[in-house]
Amino acid sequence: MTQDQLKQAVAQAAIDIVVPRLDKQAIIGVGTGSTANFFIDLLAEHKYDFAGAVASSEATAERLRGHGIEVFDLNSVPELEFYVDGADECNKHLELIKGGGAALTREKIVAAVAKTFICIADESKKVDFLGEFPLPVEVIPMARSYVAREIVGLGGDPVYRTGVLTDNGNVILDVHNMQITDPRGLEEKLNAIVGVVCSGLFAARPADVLLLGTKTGVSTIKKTELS
Ligand SMILES: O=C(CO)[C@H](O)[C@H](O)COP(=O)(O)O
Repeated sequence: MTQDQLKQAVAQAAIDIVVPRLDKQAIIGVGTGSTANFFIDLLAEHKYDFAGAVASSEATAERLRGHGIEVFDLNSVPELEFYVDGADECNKHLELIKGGGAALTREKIVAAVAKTFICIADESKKVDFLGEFPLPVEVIPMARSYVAREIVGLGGDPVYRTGVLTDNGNVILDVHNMQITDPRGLEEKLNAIVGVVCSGLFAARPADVLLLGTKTGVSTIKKTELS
């Protein structure tokens, strides 16, 4: 199977979990990236079965609207049953690195609100230790150099993602060469740096369910089943 076929398979597996649990009032949180796009395209086939979606990026909002799915402001939504999104890396504790598409802050906000965060990923994303994929950190533009120096102090090599502004008008530093043995601790340290808006580490709020596309099928890993 190609990587796209694996992404399509996990997107379908997420549809199979989510759609039977939706009612006409339901609003669903939707992530950003190529795997999330497969999910959006499949979700569109069920658009009359639920009220609409909260998008984690302008790109996702545009794709949802293109399918005729209503996009809601998160502030007008009291609760979200599900958030479905991809990841750049995931470990066995369902902790993630996200933000390859620069949408990490809105993704983390929507994930925080959702009761169940379903992560959909092909098997190339599964790692023993997070950090081979450069960790994205969203930063207020004027704090870029200061934050970069602080990150060097934590042992990382930050690289400014030139030409990229997030949907929130901020810049991204991609942190290379960190083998992240304590994701939660590092997330806390990064959050404490003045000028950091958000890091792409999802450890304080990991996924609840990981649907991992493998050559032999989609495997389902639930956080509640982990020791
Ligand atoms: O975090 C993200 C965007 O900010 C994406 O979920 C992540 O980059 C994975 O993308 P893809 O599904 O295209 O591999």
